[in-house]
Amino acid sequence: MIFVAVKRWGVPVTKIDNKGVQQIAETISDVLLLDVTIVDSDLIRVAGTGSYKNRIGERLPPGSGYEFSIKSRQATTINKPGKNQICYSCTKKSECQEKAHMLSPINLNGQVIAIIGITAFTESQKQDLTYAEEKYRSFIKKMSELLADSFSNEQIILEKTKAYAQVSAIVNSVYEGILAVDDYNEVIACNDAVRDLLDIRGDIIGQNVENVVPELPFEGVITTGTSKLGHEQYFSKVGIHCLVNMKPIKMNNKVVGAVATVRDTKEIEKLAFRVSGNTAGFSFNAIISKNNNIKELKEKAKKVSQTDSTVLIRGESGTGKELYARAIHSASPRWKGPFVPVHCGAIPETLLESELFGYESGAFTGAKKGGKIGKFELAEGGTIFLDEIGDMPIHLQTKLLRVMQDGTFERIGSPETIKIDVRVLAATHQPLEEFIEKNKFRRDLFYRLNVVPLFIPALRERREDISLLLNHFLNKYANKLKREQPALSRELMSFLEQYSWPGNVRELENVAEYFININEKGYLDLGDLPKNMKDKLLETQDYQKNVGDDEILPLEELEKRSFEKAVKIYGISEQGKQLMAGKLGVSRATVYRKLKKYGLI
Ligand SMILES: Nc1ncnc2c1ncn2[C@@H]1O[C@H](COP(=O)(O)OP(=O)(O)OP(=O)(O)O)[C@@H](O)[C@H]1O
Repeated sequence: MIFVAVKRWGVPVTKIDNKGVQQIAETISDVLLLDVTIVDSDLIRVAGTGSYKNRIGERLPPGSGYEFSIKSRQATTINKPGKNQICYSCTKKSECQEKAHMLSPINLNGQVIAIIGITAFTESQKQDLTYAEEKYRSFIKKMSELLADSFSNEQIILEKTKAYAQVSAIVNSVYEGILAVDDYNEVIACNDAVRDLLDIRGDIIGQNVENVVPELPFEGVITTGTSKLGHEQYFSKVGIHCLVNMKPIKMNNKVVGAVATVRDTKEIEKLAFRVSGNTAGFSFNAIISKNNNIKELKEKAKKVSQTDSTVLIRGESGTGKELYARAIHSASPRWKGPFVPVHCGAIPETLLESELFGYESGAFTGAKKGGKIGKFELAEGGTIFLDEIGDMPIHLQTKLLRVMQDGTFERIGSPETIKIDVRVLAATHQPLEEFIEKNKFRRDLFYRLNVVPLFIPALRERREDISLLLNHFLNKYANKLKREQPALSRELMSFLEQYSWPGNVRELENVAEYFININEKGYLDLGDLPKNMKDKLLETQDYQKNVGDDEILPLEELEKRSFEKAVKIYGISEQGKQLMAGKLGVSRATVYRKLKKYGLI
């Protein structure tokens, strides 16, 4: 190589490669029988013959004839160097031994990149030079041009090599598999990712793609010149499904090849899961309550969120178990990772294992070619929330216990052990302790899950939250549905506060949404209750009597009414009085006294 291109302060300059240039200098010297010096544009001697050979690497003095030639870009003959006008500002002019120089610039792309100089050291050499000046000049000019040409060719090759190296580095740094072919379907590029993904071995550059990766359907892309995007392709050698995008490579509107990007669909699934909002999305602030037990529970959950311990959240359906799980994940150091909820009870037993752990191609009849990634793998780096854990079949409990103990499992149909980093949160409304006695739940798994138990009380056990939550949800749905928030009558509010809320907060939320939907007059009363609740209201016949402060009776009056009813039911025989005493929780003597007091005997 004769030169190398380097960048100085970001500007490309041509640097002479000494070895190749020295050979040329010696050839010129052999032909002309004169000493030769070649200096680069920085005035550094990069080649030299005769006495100059030992001085390669020296910088020529500023103001010398060589500098003049570089600046003027002209061929120059200098007689009597040192004394010549050109050498006027040369710092070493007094030491000059030479009799004459003939200098010729080497121009490349309008830039002087070097100077070839031939030197006469003796008077006879000087005479020869002067005598045949034109011939010498023409010779070294030709040599300069030859050198410039060869520099130029090498520069093109070098630039191509450099560009190729840059493109290869870029292509290999990409996570996606990339494979390109020319218009003869021969492979022209193939990165490391595609090699790993499709298990391509050896050098395949120049080979017909159909012989190496027959499943890549380049044909249509090359013949039609149109892209094929989002194509799902099964690669039998490695047994995986990939998403393939193919684009034609065009030059002057002619298709000269095609490039394909290839990605494992399982990886895309993981990525999509991560970026499509599969974060928990709720913080502890979303848990609304003024109940002291709930406040303590939230504090406990906040503390446990900072660790990786397993939490078993217990409570009736709709109490907010998933909400707590999401808040724990959001407050945990794993918050950037995915939150993957799995409703064990909602997935048929036969599918639950593949849903949780995934499967390999051909693992069972009906298994998707290429297999499927399980929820545990999707939760990598994050949290899996196993809701209704009590519904998990016993054989899966064993597999789950292993994942929880050492973080390993195998996909169905695969011998390969997968290691994962996932935090497990579980929830149930079922009596797991009873399940253990009935051998429906593994005791060891229960202890493993129950490291930190959180019990969420039912809504009826914290009635002070009813009006707070109702208000919150009325407001939420009024905003969401862009409707007015209605006022609720005292009777309606009173009923709602006494209602048993079997569906807990979820039921209350649904009722609030219902109210916003049906509200027309800006005011809701008992008659506006949803049907199931209205039925409940009618069932409790005495209900109406118990509402309204005008209906609150003095205790004495209540007592009198109780005795009147009891007399109607049991009569006033001795046996009747006996039963009455048991029912009213008083002695027989008291029964006798009260009956007399109220004039009932
Ligand atoms: N304290 C609370 N504050 C605000 N919203 C709540 C509260 N508790 C529950 N919710 C809301 O109630 C609804 C039901 O909660 P969630 O789904 O977490 O209950 P769950 O106990 O997991 O139910 P299931 O056992 O049926 O799966 C959700 O919309 C949730 O946001």
